[in-house]
Amino acid sequence: MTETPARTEIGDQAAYAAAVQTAVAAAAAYYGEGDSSLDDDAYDRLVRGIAAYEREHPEHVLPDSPTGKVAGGAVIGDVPHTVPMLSLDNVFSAEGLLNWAAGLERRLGRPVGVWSVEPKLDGLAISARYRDGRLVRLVTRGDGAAGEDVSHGIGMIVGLPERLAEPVTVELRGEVLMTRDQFEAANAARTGAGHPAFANPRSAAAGSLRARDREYQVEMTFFAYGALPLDGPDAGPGTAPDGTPGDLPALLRELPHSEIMAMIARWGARTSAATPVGGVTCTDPAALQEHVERIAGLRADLEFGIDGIVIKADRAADQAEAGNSSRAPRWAIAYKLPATEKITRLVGVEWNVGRTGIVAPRAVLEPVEVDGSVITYATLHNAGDIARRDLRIGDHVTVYKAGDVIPRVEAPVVHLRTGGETAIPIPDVCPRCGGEIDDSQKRWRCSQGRACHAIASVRYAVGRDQLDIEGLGENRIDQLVQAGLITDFADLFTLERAPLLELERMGETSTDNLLAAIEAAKAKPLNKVFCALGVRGTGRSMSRRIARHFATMDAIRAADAEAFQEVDGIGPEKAPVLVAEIAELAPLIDKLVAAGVNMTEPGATGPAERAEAPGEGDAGTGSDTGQGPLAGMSVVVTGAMSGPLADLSRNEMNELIERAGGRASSSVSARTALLVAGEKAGSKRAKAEKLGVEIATPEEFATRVADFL
Ligand SMILES: NC(=O)c1ccc[n+]([C@@H]2O[C@H](COP(=O)([O-])OP(=O)(O)OC[C@H]3O[C@@H](n4cnc5c(N)ncnc54)[C@H](O)[C@@H]3O)[C@@H](O)[C@H]2O)c1
Ligand SMILES: [Zn+2]
Repeated sequence: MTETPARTEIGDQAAYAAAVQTAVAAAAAYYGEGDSSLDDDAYDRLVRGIAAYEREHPEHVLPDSPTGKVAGGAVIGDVPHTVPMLSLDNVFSAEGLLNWAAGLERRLGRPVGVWSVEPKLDGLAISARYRDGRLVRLVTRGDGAAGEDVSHGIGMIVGLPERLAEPVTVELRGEVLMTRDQFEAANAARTGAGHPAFANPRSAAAGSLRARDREYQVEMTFFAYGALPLDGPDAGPGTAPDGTPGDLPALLRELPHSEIMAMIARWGARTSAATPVGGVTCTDPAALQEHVERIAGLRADLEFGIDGIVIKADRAADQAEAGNSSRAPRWAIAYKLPATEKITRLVGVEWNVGRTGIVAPRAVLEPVEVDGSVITYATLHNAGDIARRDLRIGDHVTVYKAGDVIPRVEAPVVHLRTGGETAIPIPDVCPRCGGEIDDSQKRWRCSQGRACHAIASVRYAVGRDQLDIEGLGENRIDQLVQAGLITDFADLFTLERAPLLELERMGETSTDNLLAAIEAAKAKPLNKVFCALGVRGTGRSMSRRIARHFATMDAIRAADAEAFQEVDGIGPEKAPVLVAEIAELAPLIDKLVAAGVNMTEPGATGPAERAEAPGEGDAGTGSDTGQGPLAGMSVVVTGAMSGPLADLSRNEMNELIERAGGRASSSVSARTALLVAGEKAGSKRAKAEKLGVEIATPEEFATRVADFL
């Protein structure tokens, strides 16, 4: 998060005029049917570009410009608001937040007594008008001065009761949104009725709220974030609710925001208090950031979207004195969080088979950065899901990711279709073993079940780069597995002649040739045997490196994650995965050992021998490359160093890398083994992520090269 977020560069007046037109059209779609062609990041970049151009060329400002207007000036309404429904100004960092708080206190000439912190719900603003406790009218925000009547939505919105617990006359303001479940249900109903899917929960809420006649039912959710006297700011007494002391309009003018929120909840309307991120108050602006981070940390687990955190001066007097600009209140600010949703293209679909035979599709995307990481793959649940959402190759799709959740494709952006999109190929046989697919359930399975894995893993093990056993073609392997003669490739080494001869198409000669080829494979070097195990992430060359480093299978099995990291190209993320997988393969390896398969690498000395004979190339000095924790690794450094490395210049970092046995390089490529990425790492980090290069923080890296610091 930076204080000056990216913006679209606008070079001249013509480009400016075009940008204004694009933004107005996008905002009209966004606040209207919800079907904008831009994702929020792209829209915000464009508007920031427009604003920057206008600062340079005030004489070119067009009246249509979205800057400084509620809803970008793109919507109008015919139901006037008694008090304008405004937008919020933004900050993007801890520093920005503190500056804003300090600015507000300067304006007031005193500290803000109490701050409230609450989630910024990602839906659309609504005014809900209650008279004597009955919900009588729903109005959208519109241009802030007047909105559109959407009272037909009454009854479809959870959290917005048709009758409150008290007979109050009041206007509730809040956000209407769809939870993840409501979104899925709405899309199922909508596509079921033959309409294109909504692209995301926000547009689904916007589109559903405005649609009058709909042949299917949808449900939405309301969260209140404020209350006003219904009959305007100067409404007198006479609307006092039973059970609430005094006169309600006066109370709403005098009570702090946090108490008004508690009162709304008591009346029975939903507030964020019903969620894990309910509003809190604090008195010290320095504590605000902690609350911001707490809410941001819970974001991925919420069942609804938030796009930021709203910080407000809690006290009515502070709010009244600070007042509003034409677009936003001065007593509140939105701390924006990075977008969790982007629009990108679906370039392909891969079908993978899990260990138990589940056949599942995976979307291949045009790489896109979402919430701080570059995404190229996303889950697509199953074939039925693809059909239901009518996804096509070449579609623009909305992709969602937050925190550690697995990225997923939400929906196609149907109005961006060009006609060149093509159907997603659906496999008719198992993509791993070629067996039949059992499609009787939602989740497809290979009819071979776990044998699918056996067939595929034996095929891999006897391949040319592994055990290279001639005479074991795919059909032969299938036959052996089907006949129950083998369940894994270790069983090959104990095959007997008689049962083989009973198999179809197995004569004496081919049987003897096969047995001889299998016998010969027992003498393969460790690197081939290890490669045959099919441990994830260990292809030919990695298997060679592991075998050379450890020299024996025993040493490999005894190695912990730390020991694995001494192997060129194995980092702190991969090492524990390797250890776990090798442990899981213990029964298979035991079988291989028992069958007499070679378990040593010719010519290699293991770590134990090296430790006993430290004479040649003592790692402690690390003077010659090829020794030390970074042996043979090409390492790139980017961003600001921190922790124990904070004071090192780039040059000193490079020297450190070389002392530890590595090669320092300035650009990330497929050959890069490690990227040390500090704060403010930019394009190098993105590139490394795209290439799957291992990334370490300065602190992690310092631990790794501690002996050389
Ligand atoms: N994709 C597009 O084409 C497109 C077009 C226009 C706008 N947008 C998006 O909409 C944003 C601007 O929209 P905006 O002007 O509605 O402002 P906003 O959504 O950034 O902030 C103001 C709104 O926040 C809402 N809100 C949520 N929680 C709140 C809380 N706790 N307290 C007070 N208000 C709360 C209210 O509805 C309020 O009107 C842009 O940043 C952009 O990302 C996207
Ligand atoms: Zn299969």
